[in-house]
Amino acid sequence: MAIIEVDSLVKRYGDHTAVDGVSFAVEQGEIFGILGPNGAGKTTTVECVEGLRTRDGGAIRVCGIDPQRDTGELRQLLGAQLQESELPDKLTVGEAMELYSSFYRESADWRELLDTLRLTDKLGTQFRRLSGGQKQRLSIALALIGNPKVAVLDELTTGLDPQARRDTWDLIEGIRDHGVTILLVTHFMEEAERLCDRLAVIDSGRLVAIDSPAGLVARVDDRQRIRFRPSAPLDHAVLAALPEVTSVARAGSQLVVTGTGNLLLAVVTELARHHVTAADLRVEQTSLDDAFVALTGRSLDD
Ligand SMILES: Nc1ncnc2c1ncn2[C@@H]1O[C@H](COP(=O)(O)OP(=O)(O)OP(=O)(O)O)[C@@H](O)[C@H]1O
Repeated sequence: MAIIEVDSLVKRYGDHTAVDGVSFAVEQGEIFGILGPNGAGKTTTVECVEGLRTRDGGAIRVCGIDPQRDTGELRQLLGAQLQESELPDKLTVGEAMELYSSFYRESADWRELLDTLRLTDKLGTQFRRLSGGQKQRLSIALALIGNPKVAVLDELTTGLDPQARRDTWDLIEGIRDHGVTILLVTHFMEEAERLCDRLAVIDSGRLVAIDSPAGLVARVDDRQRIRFRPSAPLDHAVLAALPEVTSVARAGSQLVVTGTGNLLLAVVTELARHHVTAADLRVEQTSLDDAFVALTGRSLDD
């Protein structure tokens, strides 16, 4: 059963159409990611789902509720991660939890939540004295305090170090295991690949594809990449002329050959014909990064 339904969503800021006809449905218990480069319209999309922005077209339902019409009811069902600036500096962790739990009919046991998020020893600490990772974990705790059916997490791990990022991913998986559906905005490939059951790839306000991370990769799977250091100088054109090869590029002392079919055999055979051997040869799998480039025509970092 779809718990979030977004149908042909349109949102404009003046002349600029930030979200242009985006549709997707999130099933109960899924971790559903929205992946795209800066300015793609990810935050605008989830803010419409959260009822924080008024859409200009299309329809949205969260547990059957129109976020624009029934904001009060939505608040009880949907937990949103706070922006850092939304908490007063001097509020302690315990005070924040107490205050936010009072907003909900059926709040979670916030002491247990702090325990899960490893914040119990910070109970009396003021918000301004928390580290980046602790602030992030507190914002997740506050998103979950109302026992939501759906949690919306925007740029969950931005600013965290790699270990804190991995810990947060474990935590999110644990939350999903408790039956919470998660809508996650990210521009980290690794996060999307590790955490999300399905992804909506958005670029310039438009939906490019929806699939599992593996499904997105499979769409471009026939592309392979081989890297090696040739033992002697070699004219690129020799390899580029092979029917299996789509491109040849130099990366330092290495050649990077992409192509399809039995690329490895074709390249190695051709090298042998020219009495060249391939040192440090590596065959690289297509990654979600590659799939993203193939689908959008650009890299997430552009
Ligand atoms: N309040 C606003 N007023 C005018 N334009 C806005 C506003 N909010 C966002 N935009 C523009 O709408 C587009 C989409 O922004 P949005 O924040 O939804 O993208 P995003 O994919 O979340 O990007 P990021 O990863 O950088 O947060 C951008 O071009 C942005 O500049």
